Amino acid sequence: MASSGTSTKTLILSAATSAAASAFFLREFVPSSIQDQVFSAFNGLLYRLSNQLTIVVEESEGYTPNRMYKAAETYLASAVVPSASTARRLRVNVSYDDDETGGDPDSTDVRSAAVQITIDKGEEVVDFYKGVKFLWRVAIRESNRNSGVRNRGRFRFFYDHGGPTEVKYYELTFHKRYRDFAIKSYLPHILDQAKAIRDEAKILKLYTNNEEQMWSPVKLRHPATFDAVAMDGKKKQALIDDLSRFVQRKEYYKRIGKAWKRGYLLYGPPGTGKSTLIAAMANFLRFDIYDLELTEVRSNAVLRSLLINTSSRSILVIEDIDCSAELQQRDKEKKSKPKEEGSPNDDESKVTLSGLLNFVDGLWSSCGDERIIIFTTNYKDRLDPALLRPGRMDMHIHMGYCDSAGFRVLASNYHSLKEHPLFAEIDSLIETVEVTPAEVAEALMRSDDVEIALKGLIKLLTDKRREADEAKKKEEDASTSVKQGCQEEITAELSGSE
Ligand SMILES: Nc1ncnc2c1ncn2[C@@H]1O[C@H](COP(=O)(O)OP(=O)(O)OP(=O)(O)O)[C@@H](O)[C@H]1O
Ligand SMILES: [Mg+2]
Repeated sequence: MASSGTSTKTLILSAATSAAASAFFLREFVPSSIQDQVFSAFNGLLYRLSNQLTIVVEESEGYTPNRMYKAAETYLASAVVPSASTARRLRVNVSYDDDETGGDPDSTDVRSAAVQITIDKGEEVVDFYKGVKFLWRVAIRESNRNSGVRNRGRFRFFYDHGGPTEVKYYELTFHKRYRDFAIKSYLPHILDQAKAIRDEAKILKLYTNNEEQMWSPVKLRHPATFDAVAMDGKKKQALIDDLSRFVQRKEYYKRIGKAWKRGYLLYGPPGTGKSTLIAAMANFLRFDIYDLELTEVRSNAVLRSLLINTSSRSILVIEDIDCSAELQQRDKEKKSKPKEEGSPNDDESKVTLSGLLNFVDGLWSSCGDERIIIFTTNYKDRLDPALLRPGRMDMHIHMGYCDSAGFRVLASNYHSLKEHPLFAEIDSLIETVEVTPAEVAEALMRSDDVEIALKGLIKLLTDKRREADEAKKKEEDASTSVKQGCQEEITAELSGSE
């Protein structure tokens, strides 16, 4: 009796102590072929005697992959395993789909984000969430049916070979008292974290419409971030806040029955960072970009098909809409010209900007989530007022000439420079001339030597200042000579009439 009491106590004690010890025991003393069965039986016994609860997360349920399994895999690989000290065997995987090598098997140019470290079969890792301990164990069991789903990149394969197969699963063990907390808080936390990790690691794509009137993608490698964009600080913060609010408002857009989309108009002279800002927005949101060359689109039917074939969580960009004067002209013609009897129906063949916006409203309210549309122009005043009216573009953002705050951002980007004795001279010059951030960036990039680069910029600003002064003087001279001419004419007329 006493001895059975002692053995029960031992088992309870074992259950309460880390299961890592039992895993160690199994690895050392039990043949690997039956380790899983023994571990499960052992766990079952412990479970009955202990205060622990285990949730099983299998790779797939029938033919359907289990999102929770994929999320746990991503979460553990990125957030838990790399810092876990208990696991003794780790697996490493670099996928050809995700790497930066373009599929070249010999390349070693692999981003660290593409390296996935996971725990091996039978290993365990501990994760603490809000002070609660969660133990993860990866396991494999044999299934009688050799069928299921395999994901290969974007493709999903169903297979059914007959005969037994291996089914991967995780066991998540924690104290019984945290049952609700685990289901309602910890598991959703893993789904959210996995999404954020995947978004971060995702290689963005830039799509452009080609001659075949279809989208062709390339990897978007633009490194722009909001930190690196030189623009008014308040405007930048307002834009970041607007984007952050937008992506969190799924329920709001659903409730008000509107398409979950947001429109931005970026305007300003060439070289002020409109395209750079778009790349920064894409990088911030982890959205792909669809760069639509509207003048290449043959008909409204093609436009519709292109728009349908953009994915959710993407940015549709139409650059230089002032250059699409033809498109605006078409808009005006359509409004003014009554249709002639028997004339071909132009509505279906011609693409217009307002037509595009109507499509976008109609299409995106019925399909797809989280769409952003951005128009850029060098001349806002040349745009049809209908395009600018409220509801069409939610935010108008002016990208202007470089000021001293903008210069600081660029100096930090290009030379990691926060302060320098030459800054005072640059500050006083830059506020009095029209210089674009692109021109400043180019001057700063001319030399790796900070002194030479800054002096080059001072020369550029001084030249611009002189040119502006000369132009002003010429203008003044011209108006003085006109005034003098008028004066002489008046005097001559007066003396003639005397
Ligand atoms: N505001 C800015 N912040 C940081 N870099 C900038 C900025 N503006 C311009 N640059 C630099 O100048 C280059 C050209 O800028 P960008 O193409 O973004 O200008 P743009 O406004 O789109 O010009 P365009 O009207 O001709 O299309 C960028 O690659 C970037 O290096
Ligand atoms: Mg541009």
